[in-house]
Amino acid sequence: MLKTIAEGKLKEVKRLRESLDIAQVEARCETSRQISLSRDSGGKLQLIAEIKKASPLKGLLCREFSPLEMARSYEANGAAVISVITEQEFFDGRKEYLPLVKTGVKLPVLRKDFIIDEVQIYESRQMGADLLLLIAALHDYDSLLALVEKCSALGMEPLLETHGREEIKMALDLPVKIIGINNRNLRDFSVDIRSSLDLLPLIPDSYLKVSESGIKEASDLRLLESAGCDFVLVGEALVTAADPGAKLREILSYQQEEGL
Ligand SMILES: O=C(O)c1ccccc1NCC(=O)[C@H](O)[C@H](O)COP(=O)(O)O
Repeated sequence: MLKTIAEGKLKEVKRLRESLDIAQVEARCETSRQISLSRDSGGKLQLIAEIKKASPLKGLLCREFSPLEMARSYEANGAAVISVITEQEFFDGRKEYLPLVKTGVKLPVLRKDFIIDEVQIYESRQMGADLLLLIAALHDYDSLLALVEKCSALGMEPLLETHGREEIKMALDLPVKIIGINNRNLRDFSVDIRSSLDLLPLIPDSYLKVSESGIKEASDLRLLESAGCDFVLVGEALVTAADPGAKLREILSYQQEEGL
C-alpha cells in the first residue's frame, strides 16, 4: 500500500514542479526559523497530536471534523506538537489544513504526507511546517540524505520514520535528530506497540525517539516512557473520541498522578 500511495504522488509532484516558485520560497527562507524539539527537562513523555480525518483501512474516522478547532483543543490540553495529515487520496487530508492550523496555534506543526521529491519540501516550507515526516521505507540512503539536507537547509526539522532494524541502522548514519518507530507492520498493517519496545534500545539517547501508531491509552504511554521514548504520536484514539482534547488530557493524566 505504501508503494501505491507513493506512486499516486508522482503526478502531484509533476504538477508542483511546474507551479511552485522555488526561488520565492528560498528567498523567504533567508529569514529562516528553526523550531527545534527537545527532550522534556523533567523526563516526561511528550505527545504529538494528529489531525487525521480518515484512514486508508478504516475510512472516515471523524464526522464533525474541524482541523483548527481540533488543533486548538490539542494545544489547550497538553500536546507538544500538532501533526497535520495533508495527504488527500487515502487519508482525506488537505494541504490547506496546515497553514490554517499553523496560524491558529503556537505549537510546532508537523506535516505528515508521503514525501518523495525535493519539491514537496519547498512546498512544506511554504505551507508553514516546522517539522516534516520522511518515511525511510520510501527511499534509499542517498535520496534520504538529499531530502534530510534540504529539509534542514530550509529551516525544518525532519522526523525520520523507520520500520525495523535495517531502517534504524540507516537512520543512525543520517544527519537527523528525531527518529520515529512506526508500530504499523507494512505487510499486513497490523499495529503493535511492542515494535517500539523492541527497537527503542537500538537508538542512542542523543536522538529524540518517537513511537507512532496504535497508541491509545495511558498504559501505552507509561510503557513507552519507561522504555526511553521521548514522544508518542497519536491519531485515531484522539480523533475518534467524542472530545479529542479531553481524551488527550486523560491519557496524559498519569503524569500528574506520578508527580512528573
Ligand atoms: O492510519 C492508517 O491506517 C495507515 C495505513 C497505512 C499506512 C499508514 C497509515 N497511517 C499513517 C500514520 O503514520 C498514522 O496516522 C499515525 O502514526 C497515527 O497512528 P494512529 O494513532 O494509530 O492513528
